[in-house]
Amino acid sequence: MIQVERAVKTFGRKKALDDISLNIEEGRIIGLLGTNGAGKSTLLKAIAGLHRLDRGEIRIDGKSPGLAARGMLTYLPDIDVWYPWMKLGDAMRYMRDIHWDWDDDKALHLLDYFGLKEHMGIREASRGIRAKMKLLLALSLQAKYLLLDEPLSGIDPFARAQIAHAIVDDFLYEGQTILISTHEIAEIELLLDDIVFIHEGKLVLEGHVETLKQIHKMSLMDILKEVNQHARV
Ligand SMILES: Nc1ncnc2c1ncn2[C@@H]1O[C@H](COP(=O)(O)OP(=O)(O)OP(=O)(O)O)[C@@H](O)[C@H]1O
Repeated sequence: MIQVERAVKTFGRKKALDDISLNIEEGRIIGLLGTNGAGKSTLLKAIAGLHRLDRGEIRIDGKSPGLAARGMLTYLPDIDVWYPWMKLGDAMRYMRDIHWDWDDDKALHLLDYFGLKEHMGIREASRGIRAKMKLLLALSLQAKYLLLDEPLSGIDPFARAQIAHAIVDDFLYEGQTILISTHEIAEIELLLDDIVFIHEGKLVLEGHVETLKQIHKMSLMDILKEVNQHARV
């Protein structure tokens, strides 16, 4: 389980995380939602051990983020930091060399599924193709917790839903947990077990998607629009 307790992270005078507490249960697919600048990436980075909190605590199966939790987590950043000078095949071999949990069969399956080729250069690839390359590299690891920061961004709308479904239906390991930040709510809504909605660093809504829809008697998108409007007042 990932436990976030009273997390505060500031950049200058900006509170990117403002006293956020939440628990992420194992085997769930959780949508991390919110408007631009809400704090989604900051939260993912803090869980991945790339940001140190000013206050509060994060525990991943009882361990602190960073070295202690390495191996349990895969973090896919929203920007390209994936070895741009390499060919995709080189990056795959490099990942296999440095990660004990690299899964060759899965990597080849994803290569085929995404229509990618090992000889493709990462730097030369279009944004959407690079997004698929990043996903291939991240999903080929068997880490228990997958933190995906806007993985569908840049991928054309025709492929987005298909890829989102593939991530969950075909490429997830039993019991794997995904925390996925996205603005493409419509495309991934059906995949999500739970949502966490943050606004200006504060947690404003969390819960099980189906339960929220039953309680509010409206679509997830309409619930989020309403919550967002209230949060802005
Ligand atoms: N390294 C940084 N230095 C200064 N400010 C930062 C830094 N990282 C994030 N911020 C600020 O913290 C706030 C939250 O940013 P964050 O990137 O977490 O939002 P987000 O929800 O991921 O946004 P988006 O949907 O636009 O990607 C923003 O106001 C942002 O400008």
